[in-house]
Amino acid sequence: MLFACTVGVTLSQSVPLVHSRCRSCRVDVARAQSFGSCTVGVGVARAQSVLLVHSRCCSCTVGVARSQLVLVSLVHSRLARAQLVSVSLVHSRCCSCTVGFARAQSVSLVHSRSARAQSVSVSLVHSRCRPCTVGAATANREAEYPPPPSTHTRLPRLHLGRSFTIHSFVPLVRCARVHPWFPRCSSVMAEHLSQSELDYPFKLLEYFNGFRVSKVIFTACELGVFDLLLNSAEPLSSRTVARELGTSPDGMERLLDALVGIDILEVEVADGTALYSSTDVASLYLAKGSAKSLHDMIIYQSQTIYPLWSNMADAVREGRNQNQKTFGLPPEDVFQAIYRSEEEMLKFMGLMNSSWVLDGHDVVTAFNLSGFQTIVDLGGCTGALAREMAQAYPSSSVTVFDLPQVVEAAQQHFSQENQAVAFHTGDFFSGEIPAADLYVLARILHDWPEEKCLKLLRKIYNACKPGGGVLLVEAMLFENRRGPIMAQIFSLNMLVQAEGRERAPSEYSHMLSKTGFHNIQVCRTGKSYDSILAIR
Ligand SMILES: C[S@@+](CC[C@H](N)C(=O)[O-])C[C@H]1O[C@@H](n2cnc3c(N)ncnc32)[C@H](O)[C@@H]1O
Repeated sequence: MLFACTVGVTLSQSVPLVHSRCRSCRVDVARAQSFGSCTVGVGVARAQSVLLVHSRCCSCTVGVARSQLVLVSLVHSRLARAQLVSVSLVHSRCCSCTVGFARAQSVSLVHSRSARAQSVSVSLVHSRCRPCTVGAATANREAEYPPPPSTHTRLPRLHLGRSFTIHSFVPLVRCARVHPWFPRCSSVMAEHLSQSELDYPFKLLEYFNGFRVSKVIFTACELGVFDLLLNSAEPLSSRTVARELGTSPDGMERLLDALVGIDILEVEVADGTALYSSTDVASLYLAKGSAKSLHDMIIYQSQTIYPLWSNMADAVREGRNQNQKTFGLPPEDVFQAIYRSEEEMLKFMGLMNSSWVLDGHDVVTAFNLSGFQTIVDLGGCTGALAREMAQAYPSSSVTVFDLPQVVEAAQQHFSQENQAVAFHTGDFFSGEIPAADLYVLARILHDWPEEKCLKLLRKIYNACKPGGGVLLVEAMLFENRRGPIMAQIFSLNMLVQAEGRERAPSEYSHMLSKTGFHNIQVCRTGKSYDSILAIR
């Protein structure tokens, strides 16, 4: 059954063709291709979208890949949209599906330029498809390797389509012998990638250019391209966009074309003029006014993280942050550097705020926290996560604890009507912390070296009543540190900007046990951030 599933091989043969055209064509050309080919099976239509996804897919989680599918599908044809949306749904329900095989193939195309890569993703989908008829591959895997971390079995809802990046590139044949949760996957993946790259280093070139792709999006955000297009009743020419935003027509045309190239915008040609419009994904995440806007995150990445990362080689060489070199501020006081001006503090707070648009609900509902009546979010910044808490647990009282200037700015710039959270000022290292049943530390421990983490956890332990707890929310590395790529990259960010690092669940468990906490449970959400709950 599994090999029947590699009917994808057939599809893959058309992929490179679609791909090579698609990279240099406009969307309407691509669309025609997809309509033309999709009678053979939806594969080609998908492939086309997939290819665009592919460039970013190699290092992302499957979840991201799925979103990208949807994104791409919106850029492409109506037909593709339906197919792709259904693919992503099927993919997430694959644990119990049978028809899912066929659809899984299209998921595989996300990663693929070759038959081998297609199989890879098919195996990815089925690697956790225990009840389905994948047969030997799954059985072998289970027989040969230890079960996944206990959290995976303890929290079955996390099985569903929430998987990690590494094994998505493991060839099917090898996958039958390799457990997707375990280390050797990445070496198998590396081997596979390097072999396929010998023909032509597509992936390497994409990686090299990754920063330019980021900068295309950053620039469009900074200039207000997405807001303009969202608010326009009709698609706009590059000349109109340039005039409205006060840029050069030539520069704007190149920028808009690049955004089309990465599927962030759509283009159609009318009377020989290219007219640009926003995709749904751009409108949802990149426009400033959207409820799910990541605009503030992008601005911070562009204006603060980007310059810091240009000193990454020194950070790696010296093993410490580059606040001195980048901003002329001492490396010892991380938050003095981050809050070096009111403007910078607000930008940082904007970044913090927008992350929880994506992950907030998942991390606060990773465990049932309704038994904790009083919750204090230590270093809770704007209160974005605290608001998610208050929404999920309406009978609990939720308080944000943070430095005085942060609380003041949070109340002034980030408060909401019917504010359901209270604020409390203080310093969690040098001062008292308020009494609570549950303490939240979201993206706090990753800022600090172990001794400071232990100091803070001890303080929490002492303030906490027996039966109370602490919830850690962090981007957690795999135990072998071979992924997820997002956590690996965040860890580099902690190196260049802070004093801490991203850690694996066992490192957090170790610190929690050392300070006296027990009953430690880990929940991987499959998105960027995960949760750990420990009880006093
Ligand atoms: C990386 S941010 C995380 C913010 C928030 N928890 C979130 O995940 O969005 C770290 C937070 O810790 C706060 N912080 C840093 N040092 C602190 C201290 N000594 N006492 C209280 N809060 C502190 C910062 O102001 C900031 O809001």
